[in-house]
Amino acid sequence: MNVGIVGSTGYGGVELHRLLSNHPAIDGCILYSSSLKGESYAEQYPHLTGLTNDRVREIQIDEMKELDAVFLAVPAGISKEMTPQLLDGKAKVIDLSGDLRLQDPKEYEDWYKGGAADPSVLKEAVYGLTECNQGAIKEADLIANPGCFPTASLLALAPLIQNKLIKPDSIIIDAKTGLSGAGRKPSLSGHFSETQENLRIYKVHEHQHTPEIEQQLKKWDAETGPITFSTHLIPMTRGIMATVYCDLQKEKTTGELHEEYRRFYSGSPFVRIRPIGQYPGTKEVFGTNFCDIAIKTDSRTGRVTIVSVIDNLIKGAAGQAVQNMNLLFGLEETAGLHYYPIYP
Ligand SMILES: NC(=O)C1=CN([C@@H]2O[C@H](COP(=O)(O)OP(=O)(O)OC[C@H]3O[C@@H](n4cnc5c(N)ncnc54)[C@H](OP(=O)(O)O)[C@@H]3O)[C@@H](O)[C@H]2O)C=CC1
Ligand SMILES: CC(=O)N[C@@H](CCC(=O)OP(=O)(O)O)C(=O)O
Repeated sequence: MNVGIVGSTGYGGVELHRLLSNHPAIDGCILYSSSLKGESYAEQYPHLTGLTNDRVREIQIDEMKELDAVFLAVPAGISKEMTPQLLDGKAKVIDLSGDLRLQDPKEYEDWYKGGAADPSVLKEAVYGLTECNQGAIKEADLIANPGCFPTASLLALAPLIQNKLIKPDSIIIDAKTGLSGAGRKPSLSGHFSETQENLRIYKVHEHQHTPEIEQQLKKWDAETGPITFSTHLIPMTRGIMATVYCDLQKEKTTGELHEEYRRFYSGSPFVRIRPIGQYPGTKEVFGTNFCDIAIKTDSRTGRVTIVSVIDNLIKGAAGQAVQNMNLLFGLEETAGLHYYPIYP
């Protein structure tokens, strides 16, 4: 297969390049960039010195249309313009941005503060939460790859909400992220002096991933009420931890819910349900496509706490995009993603 990466010099793009270069089904991976042309990729990212395809190309829609797949690793606002042109051709499109995830254009306009994609494009976009939408992903031409926080949060909630085990208006998600979630472009809020030895909450009640999480939860249980969703910046490079709290419909033991999670994810090679009493840290999924989950009920409050960790750049972006590509092309779901974390 021959594939292309648009936005190849960003953090999502560089992880896609690294993963696709080690993928058994990929013959060629073309690196497109809006800011560089003809330059050496290794000058941008010396850690990838030696990878065969080293030259960055100018974006060429007509050429991209003839590839098998194109990954759009660009900021929100760009792919909604590029996708309709690409869909004319042969290539399947996997969009890593938030442009095509919200089915209701009004929701996009409210939360992303820009015009939504054309409704016909939105209609074609399949939400790529791989573990929970395999049938539709296999048939798709266009994938809206989920956001990083929605991936960690929805995988934590799916077994409970799909089995109606929790009160659907009681969900609180308290999430923490490393700085690479904000991309490569420098900003004041990502400055070393502002972030080191510091902990901040941001986008309080305004995070653009709120409607994305609610949209999926409502598909699973139409009764789902608005969620409370908080995001915090942690002075580390990679990783997301989503700690989720909700009220149980009926009393359940940790053992019962743990068994439910194990059953639910028994066919999912990248979701690891931790043994009872063991709670995952972000370092235990670093550089991998795993989502590690732990669960515990609290008989005092009638609530349950779920902890879910991912690497935002892998399972939260490039890794899940490759996992979706594998399904689109009938490949082994795990192809090119056989990584365990570096530890410590
Ligand atoms: N970082 C993360 O953890 C996650 C990111 N995402 C999403 O994935 C996408 C990429 O994120 P990330 O790689 O972190 O972001 P970066 O800011 O690191 O990279 C984005 C890249 O997009 C390209 N780009 C910027 N402006 C334009 C433009 N006007 N036209 C065409 N290309 C442009 C640039 O690459 P070039 O100069 O080569 O064109 C830039 O490096 C975003 O939509 C992001 O929200 C999703 C999940 C997690
Ligand atoms: C640390 C940080 O700023 N993280 C970003 C991650 C979101 C993201 O990647 O945006 P998409 O919706 O386009 O996927 C944020 O919280 O907005």
